[in-house]
Amino acid sequence: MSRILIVEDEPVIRTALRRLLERHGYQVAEAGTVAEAQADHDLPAFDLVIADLRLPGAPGTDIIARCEGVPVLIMTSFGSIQSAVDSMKMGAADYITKPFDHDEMVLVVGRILSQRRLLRQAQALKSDIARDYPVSGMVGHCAAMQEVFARIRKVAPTDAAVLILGESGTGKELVARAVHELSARHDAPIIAVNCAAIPENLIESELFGHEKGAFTGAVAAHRGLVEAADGGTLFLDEIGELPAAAQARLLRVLQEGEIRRVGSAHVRRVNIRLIAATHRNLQQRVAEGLFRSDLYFRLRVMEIELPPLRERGEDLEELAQFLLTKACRRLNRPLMALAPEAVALIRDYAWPGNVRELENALERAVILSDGGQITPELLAIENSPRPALSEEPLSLEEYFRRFVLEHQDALTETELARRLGMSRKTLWERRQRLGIPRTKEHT
Ligand SMILES: Nc1ncnc2c1ncn2[C@@H]1O[C@H](COP(=O)(O)OP(=O)(O)OP(=O)(O)O)[C@@H](O)[C@H]1O
Repeated sequence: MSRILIVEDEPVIRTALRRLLERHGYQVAEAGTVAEAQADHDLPAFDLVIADLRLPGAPGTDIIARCEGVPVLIMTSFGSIQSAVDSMKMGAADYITKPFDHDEMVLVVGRILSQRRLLRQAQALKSDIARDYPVSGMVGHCAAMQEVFARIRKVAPTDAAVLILGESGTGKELVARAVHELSARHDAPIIAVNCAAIPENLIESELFGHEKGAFTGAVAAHRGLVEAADGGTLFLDEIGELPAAAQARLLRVLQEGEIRRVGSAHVRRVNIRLIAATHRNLQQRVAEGLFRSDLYFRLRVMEIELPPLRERGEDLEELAQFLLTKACRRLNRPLMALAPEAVALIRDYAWPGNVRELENALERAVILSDGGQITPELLAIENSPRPALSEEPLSLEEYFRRFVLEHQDALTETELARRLGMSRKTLWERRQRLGIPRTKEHT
């Protein structure tokens, strides 16, 4: 619902205008002067400000500079063309002469608000393009990816919170953007925030905003990213990293639709859809007391789990070809093909960094390539499968244990030793020391 502030000193006109706008579904606030508007309201939080030009104290146009881009509609007195022109020069979105016709006012307000929506959309689109996210370009035919697509389609039209799970680089942000694109909110912005990338002491004010003087260095009030996503979608990547205080504020946003800036006693209403993602086991973080269980239960209503790349079977080759074409286009190189040995290598490798790692390997190969083919050497990946990386870096022993347990049924002992870069004797000795006996006899 769009929020409009009326700044008008004549109570009769103010009330009439308020009723008119409320009848058309707008949420309306009032002030009698520019000073009052500034003291009592958070101007950038409105979608439109309608101000009378002639007010006690400062003129209505003085509010334009304080609105941080929120459009201002100026009401001028009948016949005063010069003041209308001056208002436009000062940055007003439009002007309307008093006494105004009700239909005309509703029309002008509707037009300014739809222009604002378009502008926000364009800004969101611009940042999308900058990040190069092909929202609808998701490759995936395997059963697990088909299940992912089915869930995206099912959950998108609802307003339910979504939790996306998957190893790093599996496409979690891409899924979040697809959910937003297929939702009723698609013409409002999606604001993507990586919780792990913001220092812990800044995250609350980045997300929820702060008031002037809320902490040292807070020289001006600041609107947080949650408010910026109002009407649209907030995508919190790596939500498992959110500190406890921010978790509590976020819960309030989800439960009550309310937000309180850091250092403020004032509560604002916000309407966001939350999509969260993590590569961590959130349930375990709840058990460890690091993540609030009530927030976890709200988030997990709808889960979408992305399979790691090594479990996507035939998709791997198609995805590699798709990403190769994308890299060639981006780098302005003629289209290239994958040599059969490169395809075999890609299939054999465990891709701990998933799609992003594959994308990077292909991009590097395109840059290095002189011909029209990507050979295994250009991919510069080890041609032995590896266990996936876990959250913590693996110790050598743990690496060894996982590798053996994962591959011992498929490989002979000789092959296993060769891939681990050791002799059969060393493999046997290490098995004994770590207590990983052989499951069956291999030659
Ligand atoms: N199914 C897919 N089809 C095509 N491209 C994909 C697919 N999945 C991921 N990608 C590409 O892989 C890259 C990584 O995807 P994305 O950033 O969505 O992963 P992520 O899981 O959010 O990563 P992280 O956990 O590191 O935040 C992006 O460039 C994305 O376009």
